[in-house]
Amino acid sequence: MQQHDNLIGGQWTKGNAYSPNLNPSNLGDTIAEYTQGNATHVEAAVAAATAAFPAWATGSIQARSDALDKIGTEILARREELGTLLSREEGKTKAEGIGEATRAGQIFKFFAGECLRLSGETLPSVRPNIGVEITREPVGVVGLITPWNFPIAIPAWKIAPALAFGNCVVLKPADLVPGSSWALAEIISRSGIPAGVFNLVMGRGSVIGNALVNHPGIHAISFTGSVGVGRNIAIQCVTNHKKVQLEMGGKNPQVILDDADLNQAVELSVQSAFYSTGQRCTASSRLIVTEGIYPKFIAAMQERMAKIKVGDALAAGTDIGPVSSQSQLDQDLEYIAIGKGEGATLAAGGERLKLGTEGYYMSPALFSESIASMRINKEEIFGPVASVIRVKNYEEALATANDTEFGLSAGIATTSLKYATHFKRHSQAGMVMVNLPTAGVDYHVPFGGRKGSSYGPREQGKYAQEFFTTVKTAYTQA
Ligand SMILES: NC(=O)C1=CN([C@@H]2O[C@H](COP(=O)(O)OP(=O)(O)OC[C@H]3O[C@@H](n4cnc5c(N)ncnc54)[C@H](O)[C@@H]3O)[C@@H](O)[C@H]2O)C=CC1
Ligand SMILES: O=Cc1ccc(S(=O)(=O)O)cc1
Repeated sequence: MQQHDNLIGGQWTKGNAYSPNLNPSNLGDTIAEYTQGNATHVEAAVAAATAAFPAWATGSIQARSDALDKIGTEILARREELGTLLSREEGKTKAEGIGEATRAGQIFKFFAGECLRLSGETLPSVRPNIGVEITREPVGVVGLITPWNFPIAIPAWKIAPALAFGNCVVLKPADLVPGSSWALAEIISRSGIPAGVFNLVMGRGSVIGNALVNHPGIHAISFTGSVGVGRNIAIQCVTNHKKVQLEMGGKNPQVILDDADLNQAVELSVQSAFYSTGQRCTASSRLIVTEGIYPKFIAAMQERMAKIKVGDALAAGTDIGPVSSQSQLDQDLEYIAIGKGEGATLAAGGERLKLGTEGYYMSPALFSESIASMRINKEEIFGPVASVIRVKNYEEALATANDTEFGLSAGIATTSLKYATHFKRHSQAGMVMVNLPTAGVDYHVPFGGRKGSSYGPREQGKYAQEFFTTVKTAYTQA
């Protein structure tokens, strides 16, 4: 069995023990073993990053750009292999895995360009003969804590801007899916980036993540994951004067109006709710449907869902792979029981499936006759489970869509320009989709939400510089 180590100061470094990385489609398949670091590794990684920072922060932006471009080129050239690895460790289909690896390569190439575009401002002073320059400088050593559902894209979209703007990095990936991050670290280690600029420390969140968040040498934390962990990280960061950026949960609404194209509405609802096994923060789990189209919509969804093939993530023809872990599967099935107990009708799926290999399979589930106040419509499930809420009209649909503690993405299916325009303006979400699934975002524009979904500056696109740089205002007397 292959064993993979942490990358600290340019050296591959063993932890205390190794942990197997299991394929959720086939628990008999161990991908490799990955080291479990401890607080000493965090200490060493922060020390290496701190030592590397002055030269990296003030060094050639051409060298930074070239290195990021080289990383992006290699990821794109190996997208099939990297996508297969991530599909094997996370459980999304091979096509989704390759798509995600492609996104990671594109992100590095985008930020290779952004290195060269960091600009400031020059303003006249209100006092005579004085000039004012506003520049952006790197924040310092940043800790990046990533979840299991996008094993390469989320690390990429935090690492690439961090490095592009002159920061040094300690990455702590999700312990469930260390393989893709390790492969990315290996590519970065050969990119020409100096030792210590990028460090990888794998291991448990409560050990590695907690040590990073509380380390005085870390200047900023960018986190994606659950609401509970994110909120605690924010409290610790604020207490210790660290910058913090959080991407957390969603309970994203998909509104379907009477005038929608039914086939399109069904297709985008299936995509939003069930693809990637519903394990996307942008997935839609609340389908809010006006009463005129409601019966046709339920019938068409049942017909469409009967054609969805659940299976081994790597097998040809699979539409939806397994749930990523036993604990996530338990959570999903518990919400099926909760929904039934609350009086919603299970209109399709929601069953544990036994297939040819031992994996965490379940059929995608649709609840009908659900009420907005039910727990299944309030709490993030993070699995292939969606519920339909019947509403009278657009006004009630909008109010229901916004009636959530979250605000990541929201969608509307309609042929009415009036309602589409109104929804774009009045949805309380960070990302709004018209006649598109709530999931499925570009890599070069801002990503993030409102209310309980996100905290701090946006990720992605040119907006990423807001978090990964700090502003300096300089006054010069002529
Ligand atoms: N919004 C999103 O993209 C995601 C949301 N989730 C939600 O979170 C639930 C639980 O999934 P988990 O993987 O357990 O999420 P999590 O929030 O526990 O883990 C996310 C990352 O934080 C790290 N972490 C855990 N405890 C930490 C601590 N005390 N200090 C610092 N870092 C820590 C983890 O090791 C991982 O790298 C899911 O069921 C889902 O509802 C999970 C993954 C992604
Ligand atoms: O966080 C990374 C991420 C989140 C969502 C998506 S998409 O909505 O499935 O495009 C992609 C990457």
